[in-house]
Amino acid sequence: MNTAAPAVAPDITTAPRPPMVRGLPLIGSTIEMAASPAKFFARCYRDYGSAFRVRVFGNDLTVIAGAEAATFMGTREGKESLRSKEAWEPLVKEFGASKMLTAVDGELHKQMRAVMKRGFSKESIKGRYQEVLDITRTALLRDWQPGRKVPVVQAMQYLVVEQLGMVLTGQTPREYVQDIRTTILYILNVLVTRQRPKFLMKMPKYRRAKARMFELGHQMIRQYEQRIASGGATPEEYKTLIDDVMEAHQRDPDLVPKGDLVMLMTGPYVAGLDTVANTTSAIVYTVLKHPDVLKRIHAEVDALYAKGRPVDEEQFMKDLPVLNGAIMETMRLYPIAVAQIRTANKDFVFGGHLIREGEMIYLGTAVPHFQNEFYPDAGSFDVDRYAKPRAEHMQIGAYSPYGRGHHTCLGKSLAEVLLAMTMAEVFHNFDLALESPDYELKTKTAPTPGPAMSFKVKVLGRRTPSLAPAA
Ligand code: HEM
Repeated sequence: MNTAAPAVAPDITTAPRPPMVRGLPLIGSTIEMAASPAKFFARCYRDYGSAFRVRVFGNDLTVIAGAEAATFMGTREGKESLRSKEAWEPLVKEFGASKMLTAVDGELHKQMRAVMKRGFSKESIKGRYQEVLDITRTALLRDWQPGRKVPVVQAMQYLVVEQLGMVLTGQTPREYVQDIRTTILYILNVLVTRQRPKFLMKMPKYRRAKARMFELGHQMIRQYEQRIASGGATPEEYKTLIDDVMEAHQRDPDLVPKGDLVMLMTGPYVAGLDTVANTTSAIVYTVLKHPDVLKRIHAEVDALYAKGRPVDEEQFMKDLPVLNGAIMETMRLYPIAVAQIRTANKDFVFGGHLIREGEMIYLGTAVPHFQNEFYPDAGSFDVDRYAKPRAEHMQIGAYSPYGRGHHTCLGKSLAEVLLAMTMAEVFHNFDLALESPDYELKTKTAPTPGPAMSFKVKVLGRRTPSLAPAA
């Protein structure tokens, strides 16, 4: 088993700056990074060690990477050395808010996380499990019709918006789906991952979509206020993120001011749309590409559904080990969050190199996903890596699809349920095929890494007539 050595050396006066990765004149490493940021960082780690600098899109980026970086994020030294504010500030400003969860650290972050914890967790699905399953089935029936070629990422994006709407608010914002998709595309491209120029934020298409997303946020607030005014307080077990945020606003308007409410109401779509849609789309590819795995998943999901409609969300987690292994393996090989972005809070030494106060740092926590030291034959798709006794992902710093440290994904438990439920429904109900058996997945990096929008699968037919929402 591989263990990460502590990477922080004490001396900030003598440590050299991280080496610059050799690239092409003028454009540096832009092309290699754009092709696959995850593999590029893994290659740089192999060649240069755990701290290096790269020139991309005309900027010099500092990267600290590997299992050392992943563990560093969870240490006290890591907490003191890194802050999140600058990475997310443009987004906070765009929403006219004072702060957001991802952009704050320390005590304030703890308090905000406590407010949103339940609404973002799988607890939030408990009271609404049957509705979420019905929404999933209705969307699949609509978008995955036999004989059609389905644009997978787009179909998954529509599905995820509807699922998140139900989980978070108790209803689906169907007429706003396109606006949410457009707003998030621009926000992620320009303000979060900064891969596109700022002038795009002035485009009428974006301004219109953003206005509609704000309309949705205000509508959520109004509906909550009307419900409370008419004595319709939500019973404790059915409370959503909206209830928790609005109650916190009334209790402590300094922590949750009025001006932040729209961002807090619509933020889950920013956090959940691309992450879940890209991941489910990648799973469709990896599983169809491995017919032996597909066969095992069919056996497993068919056995589960033979017992009747799954009665709760836990069955998708506990009774489907091969499917869940395929999900984890896909998230290893196609991580949506290749790196987390932070600012150095002070000078510190990492991997023997000096990181300067105020510089922006990319933490390449997905690098170990591609290392043979952690995952023997790391390039192969092996869904049995995660079961005991192998449990390769349990090695220190080895597996970070949901990030690391105190900002680690707050929606993780909810995402795990949505991923397993969605993929069980897809594989149980449809006979699918790649465009050709030798098809190789084309990927995109903007706005976030994942399968390209052009990825399509053929729906050969239905495997079962059971895909009908409950009467
Ligand atoms: C495949 C699914 C998902 C993946 C891979 C994923 C990944 C991540 C990662 C890597 C981070 C850390 C970002 C950082 O440190 O800068 C994060 C944070 C977060 N995620 Fe997720 N996420 C997923 C789904 C979701 C969903 C469905 C939601 C809720 C609707 C959600 C809510 C959040 C929130 C609120 C944070 C911020 C936590 C904080 O700053 O304290 N995520 N996610």
